[in-house]
Amino acid sequence: MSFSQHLWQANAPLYQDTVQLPFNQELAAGTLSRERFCHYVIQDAHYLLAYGRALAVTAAKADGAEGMVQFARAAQEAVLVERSLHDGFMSEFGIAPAQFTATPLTPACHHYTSFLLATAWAEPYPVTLAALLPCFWIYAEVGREIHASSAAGNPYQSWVDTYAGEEFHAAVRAVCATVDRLAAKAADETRAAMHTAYTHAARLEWMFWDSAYRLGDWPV
Ligand SMILES: Cc1ncc(CN)c(N)n1
Repeated sequence: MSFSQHLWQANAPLYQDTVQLPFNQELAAGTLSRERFCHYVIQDAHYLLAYGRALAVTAAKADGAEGMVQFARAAQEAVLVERSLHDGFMSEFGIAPAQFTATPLTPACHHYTSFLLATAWAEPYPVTLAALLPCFWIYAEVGREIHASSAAGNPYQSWVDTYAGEEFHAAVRAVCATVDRLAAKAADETRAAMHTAYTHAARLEWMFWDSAYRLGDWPV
């Protein structure tokens, strides 16, 4: 089994919990409230900026030209493609740019983006990539599962189609291949740190959706 498959297997129960979250179940059924989806879209638009920056730092850390291009492109996709999906929902649901800018990051979004940025700046390339892998992989798998059960006329279908789409899945396979290549030549200590980073990010994925469903905010 490849290193990335080991990462997936070690976190499989957490993935199952993630798919079963009310946010994702209702997203699939098309019954998720507009309020919850808008809350998510605003937070995710904040998230994507930090994620794009973390990918750009990762590109700068790459051990060769191929990785540099791979993650510089991924940064561009996060900012241009995924953010434009969100921009579409924002204009459809009447979220003005000023409302987006004025909405602060929730604790869940703040925690996740801070973790990714701190990891990208401070940790070695393989560990940084392991922290970023759930952002790709969990979304792709959730997208495919939701796509298989998505209700006809689902108002969130373009979200589902983006993450279930072949282009997104091809990016996941490419990141897994890079992770596997790096893990093959990494010391045991680095591989252990990769597992820890992956699990931490996978937990934060769960928290991000859970927070959106609960309309999470700062307690004080
Ligand atoms: C929180 C989160 N994680 C991952 C993705 C997919 N890039 C996303 N849009 N938002």
